Amino acid sequence: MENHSEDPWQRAYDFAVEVARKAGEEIRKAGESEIKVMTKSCIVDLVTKTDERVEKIIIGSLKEKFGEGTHCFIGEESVAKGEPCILTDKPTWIIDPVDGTTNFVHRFPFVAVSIAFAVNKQLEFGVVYSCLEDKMYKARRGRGAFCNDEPIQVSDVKDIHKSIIMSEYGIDRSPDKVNKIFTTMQKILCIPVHGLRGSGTAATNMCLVATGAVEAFFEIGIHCWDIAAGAVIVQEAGGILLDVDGGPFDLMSRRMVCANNYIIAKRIIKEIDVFTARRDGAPIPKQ
Ligand SMILES: O=P(O)(O)OC[C@@]1(O)O[C@H](CO)[C@@H](O)[C@@H]1O
Ligand SMILES: [Mg+2]
Repeated sequence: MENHSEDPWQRAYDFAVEVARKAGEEIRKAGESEIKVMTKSCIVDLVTKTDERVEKIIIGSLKEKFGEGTHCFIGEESVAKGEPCILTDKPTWIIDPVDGTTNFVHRFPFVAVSIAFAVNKQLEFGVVYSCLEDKMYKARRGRGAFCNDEPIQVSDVKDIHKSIIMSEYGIDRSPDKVNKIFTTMQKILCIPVHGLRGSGTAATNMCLVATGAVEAFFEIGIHCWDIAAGAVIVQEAGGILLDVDGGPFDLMSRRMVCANNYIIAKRIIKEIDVFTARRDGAPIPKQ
């Protein structure tokens, strides 16, 4: 018999994997029909009925299983509709139903479901289902990281010249931000590194760090739902997380470097042109 007092979150972890798989099936099916595209904060911030429906399915399933009121939820589409994005000490699910909506809309083949769970603000587990590749990444704090049930491990490369680095461009197209992003990319490319990549989904990028396919991923502008699950997976695969200025990682700060080791992370951080991003949960100033 399961002893829930010693191992309180195993049931939740197993259920998160089940729910992520179901969500991924919904996304795959939806991609076979016409996709109606809507926008959120600006014309390149895309959303579809599938994002909204899949988030409802995930949160609905979790509420049914664990009871309303005991657990809290931070979901990308719920926050977009005005729900708070505040991480408290209560058991909290952090969900991106479709990480890579732009990819989904264009049928670019990297789309992930990201589900994480935190208690006392500490991430307990994370599940990323890269649903078009049918790859189920998962990790629980202290218990290792897996892809389709096989253990995964970050790369052992320490020489930046032998690395592949990932990043994304984000949705802020103001020339000064884009300039900073491209300046950083140029500096990193010219270190030189073997390559610069971006899959279009932060969750998938982090899983690629965790498998050792790339050495690092960094971005300013990501949200907690893009990276919470990936954060556990990278750490459990032996990797590390830092702020883009080299300080400690803060899930709600919208800034992150994740890497296979500190040597690679610190070398990249030297080249990052840091800019500010409003923290997740911070009040949006009135226009
Ligand atoms: O909106 P979505 O599809 O869930 O998020 C996709 C995404 O572009 O947003 C982040 C912030 O730019 C990226 O890192 C991530 O890949
Ligand atoms: Mg999303």
